[in-house]
Amino acid sequence: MRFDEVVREEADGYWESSMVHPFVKGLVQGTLPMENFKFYMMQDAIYLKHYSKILAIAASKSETNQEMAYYLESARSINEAELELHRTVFKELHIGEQEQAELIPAPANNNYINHMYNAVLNESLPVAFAALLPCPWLYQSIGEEYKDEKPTQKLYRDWIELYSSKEFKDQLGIQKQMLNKYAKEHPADHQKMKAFFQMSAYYECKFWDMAWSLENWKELTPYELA
Ligand SMILES: Cc1ncc(CN)c(N)n1
Repeated sequence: MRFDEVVREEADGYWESSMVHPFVKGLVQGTLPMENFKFYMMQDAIYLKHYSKILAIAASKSETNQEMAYYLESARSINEAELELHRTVFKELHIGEQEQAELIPAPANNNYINHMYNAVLNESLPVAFAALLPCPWLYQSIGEEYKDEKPTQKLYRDWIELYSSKEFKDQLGIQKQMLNKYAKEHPADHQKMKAFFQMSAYYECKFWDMAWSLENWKELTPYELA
């Protein structure tokens, strides 16, 4: 089996959990309350802003021109293509710049962002790359799985369209090849690459939970004193 197939198979549980998550199901079937979608998109804009910055850090650590070109282009395309959807949603939902600027990351988002900064700042580039990969890969899987769903809410249809697009699929093909190249050239990094990929796949599941429960920093689980 190729390295990308191995890491993906090991993450089967997380993939399945995301695929049937009530947030994802609600989005593709059109039953998701707009409040949850708005919350998700606002949190996601924070996430993608940091994801883009992390790609720029990866570019600065690159050893080859090809690597550097990849990271810089990815950072640019997240900012211009993917975040364009978010800007459209914010306009539609009348979310102003002030509201966006004041928002802080919810706990699950914060954990995921910190995990990726840790990977790019403290680990090798192959490990950081593995940590960054579930993000496009999982969403491409969801887009592929639900591409024929046509929720009546246009914003939800746009979301499915973005992640089931040919460009997204082609880009993922390049990313899998890069993962396999890193794995071939850095056998000593295999365990960590797998572990960081799994952690990110876990955080992807937590991101859906966060948007489904409108997670915040105030409410803790109310355990009773024995
Ligand atoms: C949390 C998260 N993960 C993945 C994606 C897809 N790039 C996203 N927009 N947001």
